[in-house]
Amino acid sequence: MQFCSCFGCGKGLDRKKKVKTEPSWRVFSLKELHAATNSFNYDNKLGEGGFGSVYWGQLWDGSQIAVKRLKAWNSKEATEFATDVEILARVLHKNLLSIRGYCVEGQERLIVYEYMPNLSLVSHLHGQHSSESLLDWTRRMNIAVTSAQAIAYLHHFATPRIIHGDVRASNVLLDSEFEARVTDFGYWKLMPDGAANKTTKGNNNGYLSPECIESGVESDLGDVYSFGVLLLELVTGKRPIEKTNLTTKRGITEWVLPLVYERKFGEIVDRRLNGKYVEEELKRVVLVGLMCAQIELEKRPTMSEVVEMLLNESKEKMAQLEAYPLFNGNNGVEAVDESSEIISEEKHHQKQELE
Ligand SMILES: Nc1ncnc2c1ncn2[C@@H]1O[C@H](COP(=O)(O)OP(=O)(O)OP(=O)(O)O)[C@@H](O)[C@H]1O
Repeated sequence: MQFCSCFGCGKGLDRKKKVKTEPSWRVFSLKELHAATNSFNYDNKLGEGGFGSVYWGQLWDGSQIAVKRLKAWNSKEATEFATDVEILARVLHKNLLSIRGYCVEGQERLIVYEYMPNLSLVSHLHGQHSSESLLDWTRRMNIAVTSAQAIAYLHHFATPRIIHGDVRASNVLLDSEFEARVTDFGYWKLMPDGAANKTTKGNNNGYLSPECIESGVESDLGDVYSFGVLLLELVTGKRPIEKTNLTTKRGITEWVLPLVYERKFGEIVDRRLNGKYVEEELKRVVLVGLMCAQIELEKRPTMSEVVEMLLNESKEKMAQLEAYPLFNGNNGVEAVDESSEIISEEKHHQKQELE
């Protein structure tokens, strides 16, 4: 008897017969997840977000998992939750974090993911790994392209189409090769009514588009805006919003754009790279990031166009990009986000609410 050593090559199969594919996810029991995470031990905790806490775990077969234990899920029915996770689990792309399954028992709602050994982009830019400088230029470029591809897939190719709704550095995880694995997409689907507003839209984290802050409605172009901020954060190493003094804050686009007018790209790039970067690529990422983070949503590119621009190395394309009115002094001055104004307006509203 001979076996086909090439996995998935299809030799020896009757092509007319439909190949029954196993779902890539399964239902876990609470008991199994307790065993995997040492009963959700504090030492296993990887972090905490607006939706719940995430724990590292190991299954009986030795594979590593990350278990998100959701909070405030009482109003989401078990069957509805299971259906939603199953829909999200079917969205497969090499740069999206895979869902391995879920658990619904009593009030517990848990989602089981693949474990990402290099944790999140935010931990490398501003968190526990930031001093190790593991993100060299090649890795940063790769993260820019692979995360763009993942979001473009959600917008243009997934069935159903998915708006991410929370694009930011903590939702870009990194695999063993430091490629992006975008996570937390479509969470609004899993949220009981109103909870999404509390976690993502209640505060301006610097990633939210002006129209989303105003209306609370997420859109694909809102994702594009957030992705633009993320691109700038990736190459500058700065947070989306930074304090300039005790009372004022400044959005990343406001800081970058004047330097672009003067073509001072060397002052924009993250100093931790010690000058080791490819100038043309830096320009491309910065200009694409600013195009995405424009106030006027109809001027923003789609995510497919973003991928194309990031990958296009031609001199003509770069010249076209540089000639864009936004990057030439006064023409574009009002086109990018004036986040500090938004923040002060927000503060004003908050103050009024408190009064
Ligand atoms: N699959 C995973 N592999 C490794 N680490 C993970 C994984 N999922 C999450 N984490 C870690 O857990 C932390 C918390 O994740 P979580 O998604 O709950 O919150 P967040 O993304 O920081 O915030 P929010 O959920 O409000 O957007 C992340 O920053 C990341 O470091």
